[in-house]
Amino acid sequence: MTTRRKLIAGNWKMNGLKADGLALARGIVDKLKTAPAPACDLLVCPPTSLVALVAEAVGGSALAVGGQDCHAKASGAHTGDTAAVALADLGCAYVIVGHSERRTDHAETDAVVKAKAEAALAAGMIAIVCIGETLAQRDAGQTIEINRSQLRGSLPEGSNATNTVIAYEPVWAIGTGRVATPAQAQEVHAAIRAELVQKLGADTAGRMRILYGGSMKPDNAKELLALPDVDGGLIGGAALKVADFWAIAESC
Ligand SMILES: O=C(CO)COP(=O)(O)O
Repeated sequence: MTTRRKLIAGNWKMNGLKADGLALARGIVDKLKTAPAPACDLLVCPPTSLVALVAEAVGGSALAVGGQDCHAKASGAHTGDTAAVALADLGCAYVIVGHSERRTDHAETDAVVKAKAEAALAAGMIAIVCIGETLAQRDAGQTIEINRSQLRGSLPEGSNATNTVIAYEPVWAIGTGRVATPAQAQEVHAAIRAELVQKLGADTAGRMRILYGGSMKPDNAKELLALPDVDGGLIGGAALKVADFWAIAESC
């Protein structure tokens, strides 16, 4: 019997202007007020430009707000970057670090991701640490080793089941409509948990949440969320529609 409460997290990526962000946040808050509560925690991660607005709109509700990235340093000469403590100050409880789009677009290494996750923890937030293999790596039979090694390199010092969430996002499934099969997802999630046992011990590993991300939609969520080591979802495209996001939450 697992005691892990599932987390359904929307990663809005670089989408939306003020009106879109407000409508989406208010739409989810309305659902929380009017529909039976889903059996999971709910989180939205708007682009940095909308974090303050969304945090204000969800204030007092059960919908948490997170950032999509933070800098490893607490402050200083880093033009265009956002400090973890600044996100926390706006009302963020979580921050995503090491998303594959940042690893690719900004050449973020495991060491950078680890430092960012440590900054998130220092700011009192929960770090959502993303890992995942490319299609070429999967085809080469390297899936498990790549995920193990990214996890080892990216996990922050001081990590525990309360301050850290892992997100397994196979790069080939992100934004492609090509979702991992339940067997593929469970295999990697179980390997991630086994690696967490090595690093953090069985008790912490047994309580740490591991999310699946990559083309999770209302029509495939139930099957994925029922897997023994899948503790929620990190959702891109489907998180931009209230009805889809809510339907996924209801699948928990
Ligand atoms: O990258 C993702 C979430 O972080 C997944 O995106 P999609 O759900 O659009 O595939």
